Amino acid sequence: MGYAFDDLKGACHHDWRAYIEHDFVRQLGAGTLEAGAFRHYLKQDYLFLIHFSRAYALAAYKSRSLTDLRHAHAGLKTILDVELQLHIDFCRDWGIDEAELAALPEAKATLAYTRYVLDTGNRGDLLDLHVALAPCLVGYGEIAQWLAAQSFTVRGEANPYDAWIAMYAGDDFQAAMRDEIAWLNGRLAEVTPRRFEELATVFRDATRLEIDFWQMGLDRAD
Ligand SMILES: Cc1ncc(C[n+]2csc(CCO)c2C)c(N)n1
Repeated sequence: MGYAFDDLKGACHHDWRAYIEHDFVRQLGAGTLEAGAFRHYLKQDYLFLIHFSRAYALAAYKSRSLTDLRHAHAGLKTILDVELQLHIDFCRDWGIDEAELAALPEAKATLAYTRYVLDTGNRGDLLDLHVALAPCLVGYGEIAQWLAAQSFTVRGEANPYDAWIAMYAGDDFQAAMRDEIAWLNGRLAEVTPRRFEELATVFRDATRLEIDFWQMGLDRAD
């Protein structure tokens, strides 16, 4: 007994690296990603974020303490006020208006990932739900750190995706990531080996669905 967040990553090390170091991420960092691939990703991510907002609302519903309720509320607020706003601004700059976004059909990778998280939260408890959400929150924070350490990464105006990197590398986002890891460490310290195995499966599946989401962007798959 006595697990921590790093044990979840360790239990699916290969998938975790494939997610963090995906070609989509590398090309985005280098600024060489084709605009059409980013546009496709961004539009699907708009739909993704709407369902993820619902998942944070579910986390609020499943909360037993005021602390957990505030935690869920903060996550929901960040998505609505920061991330979704960046998507809407990016899309407007690229000639995609909000009406077009709202009418967009969901790609299979978007459907699979978002509904997986919602189903995991519905059938399980708050810890299951947070573990299903963790690859998203912690992964994007780690991707920003990883990109910062790569020699191929281009920052500033020379990279059309700089605003994306800046958001996830920013202090607010990095602090939210650390809070989430601290919350998970607190809960994971108390789980049995059997329960840990269940949670490791949830974490690995959500990580695999993140890999598929990057690939969907690269392939412009629907
Ligand atoms: C496919 C995909 N995965 C993760 C994120 C990042 N993200 C989505 S919600 C959230 C938590 C609250 O901000 C974070 C970090 C994304 N945008 N798209």
